[in-house]
Amino acid sequence: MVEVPGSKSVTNRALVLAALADAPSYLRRPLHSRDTLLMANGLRAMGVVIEEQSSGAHPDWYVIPAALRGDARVDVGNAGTVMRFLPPVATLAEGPVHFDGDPRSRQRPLGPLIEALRALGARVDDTAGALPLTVHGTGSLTGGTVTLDASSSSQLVSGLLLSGPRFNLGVEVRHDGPPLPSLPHIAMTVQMLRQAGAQVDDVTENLWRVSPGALLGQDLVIEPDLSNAAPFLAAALVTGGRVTIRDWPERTAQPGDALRDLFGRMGGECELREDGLTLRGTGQVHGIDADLHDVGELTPVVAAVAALADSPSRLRGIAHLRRHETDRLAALAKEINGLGGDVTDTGDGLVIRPKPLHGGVFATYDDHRLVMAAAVIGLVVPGVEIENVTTVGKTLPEFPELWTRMLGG
Ligand SMILES: O=C(O)C1=C[C@@H](OP(=O)(O)O)[C@@H](O)[C@H](O)C1
Ligand SMILES: C=C(OP(=O)(O)O)C(=O)O
Repeated sequence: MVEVPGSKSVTNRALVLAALADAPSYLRRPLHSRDTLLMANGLRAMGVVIEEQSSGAHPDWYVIPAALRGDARVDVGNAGTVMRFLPPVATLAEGPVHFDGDPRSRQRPLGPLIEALRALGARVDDTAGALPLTVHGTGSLTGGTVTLDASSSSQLVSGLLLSGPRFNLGVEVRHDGPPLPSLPHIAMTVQMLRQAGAQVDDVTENLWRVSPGALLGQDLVIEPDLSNAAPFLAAALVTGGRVTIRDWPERTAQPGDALRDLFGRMGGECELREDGLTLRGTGQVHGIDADLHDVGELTPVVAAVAALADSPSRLRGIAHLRRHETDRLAALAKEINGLGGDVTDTGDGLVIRPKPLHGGVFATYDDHRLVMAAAVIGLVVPGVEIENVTTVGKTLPEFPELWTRMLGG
């Protein structure tokens, strides 16, 4: 039985919604990791009070909203959620809010959000459409209608929607461009906004309307992070073992729920029961042809399993992963090939032809999900060394302990 801590995506949305609410909120079992502490600290820098209410590795948070203020500095680290969700919040602060982060954060897509905020009435000083930037908050934002191309990241849309209820006119966001990735994450945004009392119209494809209005203080239990469950489920699949992920939700907007189907097609047997999701490896690991456009963050671990399969795989629809924590397509191809694999980066995804692998150092490029992918390969291939394991702390600091415990160590 593995207890995976709370979802990064749910925790960081819950923090933003709680900060913008008109009464305090309790967040139960939130994720405490680099990305969520950066979010909490960014909101604290703008005046929000976030208190720890219990002990342990993932204490509850009590969030007390406040009139948001500058002059503030927000370190976004390399957290996509922080760099896309907080600039819209900063338009509601009184005074300037400066944003910057890790060198990689300056290369990640932000331009369409900056332009959108300007179109909605904000003053933003940016650096060629990217970080570092300063939002000159005035305590309120006009809001209204805006069109942007968010094909580089769904978070550009989620960021505008999350603060939308607090804009004077609300917000109407239209996506115009190639297909949006990670649609379940936008559905998660809409669902959590509604749960917080916001009125959201999402009936038309690529169009969202959030009405102006107050957000409620809430008492929220954060679901386990299903994407972070991926390496544990993969471990059972590639070793012919068995693992249960505790408290797997019956219904969820998290993309990680797709693992039941993906790993089922790759040879695992999944059973969802009240106590959690159990995956039983059958001893067989099959290749897969899968469009991961909606669930891109699952790619590294799925690719690791695919490298150990009995037939080739094609992972498609994931060109946008080039601008994630690292260029994930290039990194996966290089590192798996470095162990003797045969992976081709197709531009739109990966073709993985399984070959006998050998040991070696697996570089992780400051990408938590590459650590997880390497750990899965290392279960089957002797002598795989993972470079900089601690980078997994972006979303799961206790990964090494959970992994060792699962293996009975
Ligand atoms: O909104 C979110 O919580 C996320 C959206 C996705 O981003 P992209 O749309 O940039 O892929 C996903 O990959 C990321 O891990 C989390
Ligand atoms: C893409 C990811 O993170 P971020 O929120 O920084 O975009 C991820 O966690 O796989």
